Amino acid sequence: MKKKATNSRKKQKKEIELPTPKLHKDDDISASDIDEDDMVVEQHDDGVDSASDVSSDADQPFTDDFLHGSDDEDNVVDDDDQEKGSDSDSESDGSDIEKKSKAIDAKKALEEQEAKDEMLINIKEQDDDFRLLTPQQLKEEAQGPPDLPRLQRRIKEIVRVLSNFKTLRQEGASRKDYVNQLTMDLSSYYGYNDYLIEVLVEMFPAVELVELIEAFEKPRPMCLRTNTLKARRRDLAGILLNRGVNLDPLSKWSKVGLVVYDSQVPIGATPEYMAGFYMLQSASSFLPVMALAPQEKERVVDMAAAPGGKTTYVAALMKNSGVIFANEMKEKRLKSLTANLSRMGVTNTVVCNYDGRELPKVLGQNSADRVLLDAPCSGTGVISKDESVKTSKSLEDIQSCCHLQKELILAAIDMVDANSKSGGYIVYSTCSIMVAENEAVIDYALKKRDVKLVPCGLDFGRPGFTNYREQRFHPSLEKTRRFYPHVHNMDGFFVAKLKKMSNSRAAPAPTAEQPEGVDEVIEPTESVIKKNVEDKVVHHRKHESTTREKVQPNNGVAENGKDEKTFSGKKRKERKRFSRDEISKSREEKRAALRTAAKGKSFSKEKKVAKKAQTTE
Ligand SMILES: C[S@@+](CC[C@H](N)C(=O)[O-])C[C@H]1O[C@@H](n2cnc3c(N)ncnc32)[C@H](O)[C@@H]1O
Repeated sequence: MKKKATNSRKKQKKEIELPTPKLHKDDDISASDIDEDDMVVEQHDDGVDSASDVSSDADQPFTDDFLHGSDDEDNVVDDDDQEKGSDSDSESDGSDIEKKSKAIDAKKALEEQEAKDEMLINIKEQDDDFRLLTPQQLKEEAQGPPDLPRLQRRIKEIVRVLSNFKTLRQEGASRKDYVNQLTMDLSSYYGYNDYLIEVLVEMFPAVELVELIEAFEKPRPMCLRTNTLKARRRDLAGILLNRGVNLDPLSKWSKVGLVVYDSQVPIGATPEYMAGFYMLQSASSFLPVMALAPQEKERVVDMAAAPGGKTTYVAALMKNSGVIFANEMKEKRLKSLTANLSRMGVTNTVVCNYDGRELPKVLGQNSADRVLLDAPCSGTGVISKDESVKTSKSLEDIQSCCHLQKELILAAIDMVDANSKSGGYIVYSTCSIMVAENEAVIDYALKKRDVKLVPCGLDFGRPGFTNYREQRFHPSLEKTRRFYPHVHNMDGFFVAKLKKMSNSRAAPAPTAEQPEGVDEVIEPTESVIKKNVEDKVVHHRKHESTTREKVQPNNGVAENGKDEKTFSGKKRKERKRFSRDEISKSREEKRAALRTAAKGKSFSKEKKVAKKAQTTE
């Protein structure tokens, strides 16, 4: 019988009789066992048996609170359902969970509204006669150290004016004057380089931009994903609650996620962590795997896998059946990948160490049911985790990222079998918010291969851009999803799901000219050094890769894998583009030259004939 979902967490602690995992006496695990970067733990296989005890303990009497309910992976939306735009995930939520979520949402909305109202009152109370600085004042200001409270006030004032420009504008000042001042102030106050702040200013309206930048200043909630190969969420939640971890279900869209508010124990060093009951994982990184919706017994490729957050989720959804090829180009990162696979009890995965662009040659074209490309990117969506992105990214960085991403996505498509009975899908994701790394890459793939965009099966997230400044993307780009910290309280993220329509490598119908800014790339098979790579697949073991070194001159690869400038350092000769006029002029010249040549020929022919005639005579 179901109880009401109003039990407090404290009450749950009392009521829940929780199984504790059996731990080996050597399982005196300390935080020092953990590789902090990837939350990797050296393998503690002892935990595996005890874990299966917990997961098989189906009859344990738990209270019927928000943690109750099936942890079955029915959150995975069937591809057919996705095509119809249905949402089996949210439909299958219990009504008690839904009520609670709604109440939380309503409370949150109320608090947000109150905060907004308060901000508006504060702004209104400020001087209504805000005036932009004169060039002289700006010069003087630039000579002193930055006056942060003043900058903050001015940012608020400019945002206020821009939100009601007609009424509040200063006479003679244009919108551009305000935007320019705002750009400068945001850059000084929050410490962004000119390039990045200008891109952000172009992407978002002023009010939203400030919300986004403010959200980047705060950490996102810590989340964990229950490893359903070993545990059930409600069991895990109970154990952790008893250890003094204050947590809640992540959200209605996930049946395996938990959000951690605070903890009396290091959450990456609990016995349950060591035993592989869960993965510490940002909420956003659940999404591409949910979109991929891998099915049991399939053949799946994870092209850029380390440290394995998504691979281990894929394996759990596949219930360790079928096969996953988990590829990682950076040899150093293989350690974290294999350690996580072992800790989480993943047994259906082959680890490989290639440049992802080589994979179609290694694993075979049209050989996979699904491919996940969680692409190396600029990391502009995860500024709250890595502040250095604010100052380290340049136009060149973004260009090199998107160049590599375009090569990788074609390789991803080439590996998928369009005739797969259960699949035929490619999911592309990045933790970047740049259009060049997201919509432009997908638009490029749509032009180069016979693929179409399908819904991601996620019932939230903003639609991707179909128009961005002068760029026009395929209208179906609205099926892609963007996630933002200020809107969704998760890292900035992008997810797209493609269905391969045929195994032909040709593009479908010829489309309009490549939009500006979308550069041509040589396709993977041509751009990647051809080499005998057959013997390079490894199963959970370290190994040498010579090919990669030759392919990757690599200018400053970041350890975190977010800013990999990995495509060949050799600059390809850029093809000069000619205007229509130039082309027709050159054609005209060619024709004229041919005519002259033809005339000359016939003239000399005539001469020859005449000469011959003379001789004959
Ligand atoms: C965003 S991270 C992947 C995170 C991973 N999917 C997870 O969920 O744990 C991108 C990864 O791509 C790897 N990488 C960079 N260039 C690559 C390439 N050309 N081929 C394959 N992997 C590459 C990086 O080393 C990095 O580990």
